Amino acid sequence: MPATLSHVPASAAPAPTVAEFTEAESCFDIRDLSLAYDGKPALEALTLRIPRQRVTAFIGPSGCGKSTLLRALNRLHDLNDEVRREGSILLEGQDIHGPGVEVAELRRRVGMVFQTPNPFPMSIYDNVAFGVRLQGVKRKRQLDEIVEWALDSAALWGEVKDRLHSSAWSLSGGQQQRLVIARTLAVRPEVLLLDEPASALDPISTLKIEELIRTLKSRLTLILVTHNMQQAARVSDVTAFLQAGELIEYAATDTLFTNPRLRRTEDYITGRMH
Ligand SMILES: Nc1ncnc2c1ncn2[C@@H]1O[C@H](COP(=O)(O)OP(=O)(O)OP(=O)(O)O)[C@@H](O)[C@H]1O
Repeated sequence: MPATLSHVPASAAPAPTVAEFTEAESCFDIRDLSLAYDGKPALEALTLRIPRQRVTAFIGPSGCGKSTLLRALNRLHDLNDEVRREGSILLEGQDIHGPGVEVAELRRRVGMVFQTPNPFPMSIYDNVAFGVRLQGVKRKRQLDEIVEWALDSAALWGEVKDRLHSSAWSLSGGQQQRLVIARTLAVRPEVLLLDEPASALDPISTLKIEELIRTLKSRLTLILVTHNMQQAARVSDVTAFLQAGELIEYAATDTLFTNPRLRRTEDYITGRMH
């Protein structure tokens, strides 16, 4: 990351979103999305397309709306009566708030991993099998195959294959987070939303999660909220910089970190603004 980027203008013309993807390349198409909590705006008319089978990072100062945007993508705000939304979110061309959409199915397609690992109070095996059983899979051999596949996909199989029936809580924090990822993968999502998935983990576990994110993009779309600029630069292909609920700059990660268009972006990524 360069120390100074003095060529960056203090302000620039509007239309900051320069990462442009066609509908065919996009998984999510977010159109004019505004969201307010109890009348207080948290997102202001965001329009962006999120590319399929890439890692997109949402970065920005605390309170800028990163998690709010992430949660909107699988309708986690539905239970909050104080949330008001305008605009639309299309997933593979279909409005996620459309009449025919079942929220449970949307959340299967768009899985979510939170900051603190949250394995269920049951065995490693049962954690991974949980959602698959809910889908009606009962045959032991089929469940065994899915559990192995999901744990392997989450780079955890080798560490737990001899203790599948131990409590999930006997795992380290980093292992628990990979277990939660395995549990999410088991139901074959198309998108994985990751809300600061490594911020509670030690550096080695963090690197494992980052490596996993890079591996998984060959088969699904990943969207990552992170406060860690190095992490965003290491793992993401595209980065959206938000400030006070607005999308300020959206570009290929290499471009955004080495040649941002706006001084505000530069100030944030170089640590001059928190
Ligand atoms: N459940 C809620 N009820 C009311 N206001 C909320 C709620 N969740 C978030 N907010 C407000 O919405 C704004 C955006 O919050 P959000 O958590 O999305 O930001 P963020 O960028 O993810 O922050 P951080 O990096 O600190 O996690 C903030 O002003 C926050 O106080």
